[in-house]
Amino acid sequence: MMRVDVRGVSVTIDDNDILGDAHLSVEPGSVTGLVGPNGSGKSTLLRCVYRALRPVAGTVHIGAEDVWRGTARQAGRRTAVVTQDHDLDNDFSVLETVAMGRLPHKGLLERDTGTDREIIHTALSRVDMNWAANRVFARLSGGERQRVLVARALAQQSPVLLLDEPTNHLDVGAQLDLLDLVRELELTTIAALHDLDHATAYCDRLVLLHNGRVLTTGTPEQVLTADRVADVFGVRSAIVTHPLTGRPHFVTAPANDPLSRGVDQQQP
Ligand SMILES: Nc1ncnc2c1ncn2[C@@H]1O[C@H](COP(=O)(O)OP(=O)(O)OP(=O)(O)O)[C@@H](O)[C@H]1O
Repeated sequence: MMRVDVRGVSVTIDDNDILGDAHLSVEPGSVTGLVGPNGSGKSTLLRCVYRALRPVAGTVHIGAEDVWRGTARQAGRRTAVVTQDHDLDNDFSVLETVAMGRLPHKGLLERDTGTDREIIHTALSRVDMNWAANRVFARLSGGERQRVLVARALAQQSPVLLLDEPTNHLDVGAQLDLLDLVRELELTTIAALHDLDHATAYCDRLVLLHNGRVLTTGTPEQVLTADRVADVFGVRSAIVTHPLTGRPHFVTAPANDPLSRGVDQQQP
């Protein structure tokens, strides 16, 4: 298990300050959610961690290693990534797509071993996609592709898992299955999430980004206070106890709700 430390990371593209002085520490084996409105810098911060974007200032450490001092291949052994950019301009099979997760562990042109094949099939089973092993990846549905990319990340067997909107395209059952799986893996995980209820229910800690800045970091209850959510997202919200599980959940309320029982107006 490895910790992730982002210290003072800034990103500037074409003279625009997209991310400013971001700090983030993720304890080994814990799940941190990046939340914030569209364009607040969640994907940009993740890209700095998975070495797709070089910050103009600051450092990213995975374990003791500075990711920008090592090679991309070394970074690939430490971090597995699931992003939204599905490369559909090829006819790789699902099996071949997941096999790419093994590449950071292998030499050039080294063939898959029996162990590799076992890891690949186990990864596909964990997302219920073994049935599609010989299908063409680009012709699957959006949700099926998303699950295959999670399998590819699992096959990589990296201690750190980075997820950019992992539940996008998934139906409600598949969303919860995926988030349950992420918790079960006990990897050091950073996930950009739009769904603030998922963020509340599944993350140990949240990082709230706004206009390229880390506004606050803490437990979901500490970060998603009703006032802060109103300021940043412009919506009314509350964290409530789920009647079935007793666990905290995030709910929104319409600004003008004709059916409202007016409970909130009675509160001081
Ligand atoms: N290559 C780029 N060139 C110019 N601007 C960029 C580039 N990449 C990102 N940006 C800008 O940086 C800002 C942050 O983008 P980013 O994708 O990190 O936001 P996000 O929080 O992930 O948004 P979303 O919730 O919409 O996915 C946005 O205003 C975006 O337009």
